[in-house]
Amino acid sequence: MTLVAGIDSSTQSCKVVVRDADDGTLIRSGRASHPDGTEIHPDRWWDALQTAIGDAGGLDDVAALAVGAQQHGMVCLDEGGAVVRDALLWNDTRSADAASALVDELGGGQAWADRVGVVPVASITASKLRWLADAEPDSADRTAAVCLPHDWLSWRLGGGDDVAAVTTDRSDASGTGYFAAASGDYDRELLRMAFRDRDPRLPRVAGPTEVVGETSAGARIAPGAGDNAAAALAVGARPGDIVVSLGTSGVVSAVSGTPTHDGSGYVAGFADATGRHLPLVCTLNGAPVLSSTAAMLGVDLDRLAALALGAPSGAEGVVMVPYFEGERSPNLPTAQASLSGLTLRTARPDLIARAAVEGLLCSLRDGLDYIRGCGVQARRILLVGGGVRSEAVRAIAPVVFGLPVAVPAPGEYVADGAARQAAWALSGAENPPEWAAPVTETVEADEDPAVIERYREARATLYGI
Ligand SMILES: Nc1ncnc2c1ncn2[C@@H]1O[C@H](COP(=O)(O)OP(=O)(O)O)[C@@H](O)[C@H]1O
Ligand SMILES: O=C(CO)[C@@H](O)[C@H](O)COP(=O)(O)O
Repeated sequence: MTLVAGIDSSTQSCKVVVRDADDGTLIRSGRASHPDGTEIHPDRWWDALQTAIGDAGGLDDVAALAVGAQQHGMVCLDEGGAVVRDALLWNDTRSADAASALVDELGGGQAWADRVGVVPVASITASKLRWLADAEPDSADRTAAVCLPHDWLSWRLGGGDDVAAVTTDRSDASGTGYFAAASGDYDRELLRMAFRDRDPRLPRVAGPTEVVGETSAGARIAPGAGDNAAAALAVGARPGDIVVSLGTSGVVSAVSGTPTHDGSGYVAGFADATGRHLPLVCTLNGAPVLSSTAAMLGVDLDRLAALALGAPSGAEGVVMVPYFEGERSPNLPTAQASLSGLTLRTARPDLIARAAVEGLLCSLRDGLDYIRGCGVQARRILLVGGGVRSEAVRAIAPVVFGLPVAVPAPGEYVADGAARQAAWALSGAENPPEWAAPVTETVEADEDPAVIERYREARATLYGI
C-alpha cells in the first residue's frame, strides 16, 4: 500500500492524517495544540507539527505529503533564512489602519479588486507588511523574504536551508494582496507599495501537482495550499456547493471557474488548489463565539447546544451580533459583540444560547448572500470545521441559510485535502485521485426569514450597515 500524508497547521492546532494513496482510506492521524494568540514564532508551528507527526505514528513510511495551513500569516525571513520576528496571524487586527491607508493609496476598493481580486483588510499579508514597515522598520529592513505559514512549513520539511527555495501555491498566494488569481502573477508594484519600497524575495508559485521538495525520509513534498482551498479539495466541492467552515474563523467559499473582483471587499477573489477560483468571505468570529457564550453562561458546549435547541426560532427577539474579535466581513476591526432584545422576561440562558448560534450563522448568511451577489450559484451548504460538532449549529443552519445543509462525517478536511493533493502529485495524473466522497448527513428545515431580518436590523442600528 502506498501512503500519503496531509497536514493542517491551523490557528488553534496542527493535525496530521495518513491515508492510502489509492482509495483515501484513513490509516492513522495525530494532532497537537498551538499556543493562543494572534502572533506566534513559526518554530511553535514546527514543534506542534513534530508532536502531531509523532502522535500519528511518524511519517517515515509515506511516499508524499502536503501542508495546508491558515492563510495570510506574515512570515519574515532574513537572508540566512532565520525568522525575523513572530508571525502576525490572519486574525491580528493591528494592521487595520495600514489596510485602510493602502486602499486609499490605490484609489479605493475597486482598484484593488480589479488588480488582484482582493481589497486589503487587516488580515491580508500586504497590510501586515505595511504595518511592519511603519511600526518596526528595523525588522522590515532585515526581511529578505516573505512567505506564508504553509510555505514555511513545506520549506522546513524539505530541509529549509536556502530562502531562494521557498515555494507557495496559487491558492495561498492569492491571499497576500500582491498576487492576482486571475493572471497567476505576483504584482510586485503593490508589494513595494505595501512594504514602502522594499522588495523582498517571494516564494515561487508552484503548479497544483508539482513536487517542490523531499523530506529527509525521502517523501515527496507537494505544493500544499491555503486551508480553505485544501478543504474544498477534500470535500470535492462542485458548482452549486457552498463550503461553510466553522473554525476559529467563519468561512463561506465556493469553487468557481471564473475570478471575482468585488470592490466592496466582502468577497475575496482567491484561487483554489486545482487551477480554478475560490471566492471567499471570512469572518473573524467563528466557533469561538460558541465557546465564549458557553463560558459566559457557565455551561459546556453540549449544554449550550441543548439550551439553544430548546429555545424558539428567533430567540424571542434576543439578537447577538457576534463581533467579539472585531470583524473583517464587514470590515469593522474595532467592533465588539453585542446582545440586544434583553428584557426581564427574555434575559434567559436558553434565549442567549439560541441568539449566539443564530448570530454566528447570520454572520455567515451575510457572506452567502455576498457570494451569490458575485454570480455564484448556491444549491446546498457543505458544513465543516470544529464548530460543526455543535448539534445546534447543524440543526439551525438550514433555518438561517434557507438551503439544505450537508454535514460530512466529522473529520479533518483541510488535512485530508492536503493528503489528496499529495496523492495527486505522486500519481502525475491530470485529475485528483477518485477518493470516495465523505459520507454526509443532510439536514433540511424551513427557512425562518425573520431571524436574518432581525439580525440585520440589529447590525444596522449598531453600525449603520
Ligand atoms: N461541540 C462543539 N460545539 C461548538 N464548538 C466546538 C465543538 N467542538 C469543537 N468546537 C470548536 O471548534 C474550534 C476548533 O475547530 P477547528 O476547525 O479545528 O479550528 P481551527 O482550524 O481554527 O484551528 C474550537 O473553537 C472549538 O471550540
Ligand atoms: O483568514 C482566513 C481565510 O481568509 C482563515 O480561514 C484562516 O485561513 C484561518 O482559518 P481557521 O484556522 O479558522 O480554519
